[in-house]
Amino acid sequence: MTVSIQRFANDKDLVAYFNRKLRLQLEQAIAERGHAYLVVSGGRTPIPLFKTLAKQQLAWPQVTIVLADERWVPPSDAASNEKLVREHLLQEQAAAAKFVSLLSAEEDPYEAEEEISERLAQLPTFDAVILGMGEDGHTASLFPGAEELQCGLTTDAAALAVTPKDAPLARMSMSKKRLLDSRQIYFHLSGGAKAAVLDEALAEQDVASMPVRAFLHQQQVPVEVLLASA
Ligand SMILES: O=C(O)[C@H](O)[C@@H](O)[C@H](O)[C@H](O)COP(=O)(O)O
Repeated sequence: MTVSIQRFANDKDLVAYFNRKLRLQLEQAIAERGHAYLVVSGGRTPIPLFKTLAKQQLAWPQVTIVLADERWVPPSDAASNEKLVREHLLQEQAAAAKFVSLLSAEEDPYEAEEEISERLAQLPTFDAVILGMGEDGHTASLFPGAEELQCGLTTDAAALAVTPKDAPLARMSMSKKRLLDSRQIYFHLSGGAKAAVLDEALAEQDVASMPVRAFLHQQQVPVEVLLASA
């Protein structure tokens, strides 16, 4: 399956295109199956998309939003992806959407793996998974060099705890298997540095050095990369 790459002059144009596409896809899922399941990522890139999506007229009570990964901090912490989603996506029209948190009461994310995996295992095939990519080639919280990387790429469980070597905070991440249980995967990338990392990720196959390749080089789910130069 080939990866389709759409290039945009800037993130504003990208968001306009992506917003239309996602809205149609969510509407179609609701029409066909009664409910839509959308996986989003944290980080800085998705904020303008979240703000635009939040304004859309959609049957939001029939949409469930889940995070691809979460930093293991309270949802009030500035580093929390849940906080980001609550402040920018679950607003305006989209305030009516359902949200599935990747957090639990456990202090240690390793103690919470089973609970979060069970929570995620109850969700059906996702309609769309939106991933970001770090300049080290990580995606979700599947980080190069992390002790748990191999497990994240091979486990049947839906989630796992990860301690990145070179990034702050322990995380909870969906596994490769759970992320690929989707009808469509998107990468939302913004800025020149990401374009160079993408080229490198597409050029070779080694997943351990760039885990994002596990999603770019696979035959199971269509991938569309949306890339803004600025
Ligand atoms: O919690 C997170 O950090 C993520 O979900 C992560 O995988 C993110 O998507 C990339 O690191 C890109 O982040 P930026 O959008 O900030 O570049």
